[in-house]
Amino acid sequence: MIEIGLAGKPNAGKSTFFKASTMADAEIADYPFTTIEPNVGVAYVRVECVCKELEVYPCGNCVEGWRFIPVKIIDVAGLVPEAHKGRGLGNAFLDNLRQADAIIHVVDASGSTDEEGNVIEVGARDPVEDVKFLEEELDMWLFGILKRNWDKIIRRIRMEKRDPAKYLAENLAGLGFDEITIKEATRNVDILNVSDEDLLSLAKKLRKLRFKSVIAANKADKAPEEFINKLVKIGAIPCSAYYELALRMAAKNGYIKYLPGDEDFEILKELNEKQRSLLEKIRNFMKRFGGTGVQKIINKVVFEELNYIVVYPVEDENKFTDSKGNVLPDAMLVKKGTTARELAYKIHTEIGEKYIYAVDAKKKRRISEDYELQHNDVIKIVSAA
Ligand SMILES: Nc1nc2c(ncn2[C@@H]2O[C@H](COP(=O)(O)OP(=O)(O)OP(=O)(O)O)[C@@H](O)[C@H]2O)c(=O)[nH]1
Repeated sequence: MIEIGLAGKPNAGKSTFFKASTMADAEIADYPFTTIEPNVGVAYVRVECVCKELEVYPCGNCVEGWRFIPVKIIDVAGLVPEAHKGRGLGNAFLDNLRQADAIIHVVDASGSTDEEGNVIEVGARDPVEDVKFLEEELDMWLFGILKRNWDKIIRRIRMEKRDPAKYLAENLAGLGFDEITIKEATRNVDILNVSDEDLLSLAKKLRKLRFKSVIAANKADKAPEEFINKLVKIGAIPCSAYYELALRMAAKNGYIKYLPGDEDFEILKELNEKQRSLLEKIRNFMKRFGGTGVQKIINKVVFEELNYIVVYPVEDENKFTDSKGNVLPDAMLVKKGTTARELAYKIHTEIGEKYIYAVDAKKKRRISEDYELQHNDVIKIVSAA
């Protein structure tokens, strides 16, 4: 499953974002509060289910035409300045990120927390500084790792006459680097002759390639417009994790009808004055930003930063079902560029090994094993398994 790390300084709203994004209604997930470990939970990307296009709506596996597909969310320990030197929970913070495919950087867009996370008055801290600060911490962390191991790595490359990029990739595999990334980052770098300055710039390149990230301009509900605009300019998405959490709780308790990612909600029950006034504020926020922003952020990470698409494996290419008659039983997230054969392996190693051919169920046509899957493809794999 895709793993997304939530990073940010203390008090930026990570825990609120985590709670909001992992709190799912019975309609969406099999069980509510899909928390795996205290800081690991399941959130969902939201996509239009292909069942409408195939005229088999409702398929029984989507909610009103929306598919919610699980991704893992890791609430990473709060980041404080100089985490790379082990300050605060620095090591835990950086270790948590090793396993993440991408990062959601939760920033306090209201500027009401200082660099250590202490509460200050709204607008007193420029949130763009926080964006730079996370990047710098990551750079220094990677730089530290490179620097500590560099001499040894160089000696080995020389002694064993190894391919430098390949050897480096093997050494950095624990941080999630692969050879392609290392090759790209070290293009035009003479690995055997680098200064500290070169190492730092290599660390920066590695960070950019390895840690795809989306900035969540959180607390947008009380943020000065100027800060929101500044953050949007550098690609951030305004959000209110607090409002999303309130909506999900209200929906769970039957007060409103709301699906994560909706741009509005419907009131179902009598509300008291306090509830009505909060929901009124939330509605105004949603009108202004097209929702609370939380779902948009998760979708952006998966589809724009990590370049995933959705495909639907089926066993019956005419009814779009599995062997038990379930219509479109699975929606799978796969990387753009995944081939039909690779999909077979992803479904099951044995299905991949004993692959015979694949069928595009929409066009009822055989496809070659190296056909690159497209978003919303419905695929039947025929295998001797
Ligand atoms: N107005 C507003 N407040 C928020 C929002 N998100 C979080 N908060 C508040 O900000 C404070 C900090 O939120 P947390 O979610 O605990 O922050 P955190 O980043 O997890 O903090 P640490 O656990 O210390 O790392 C709490 O009082 C939240 O209620 C938001 O979207 N809008």
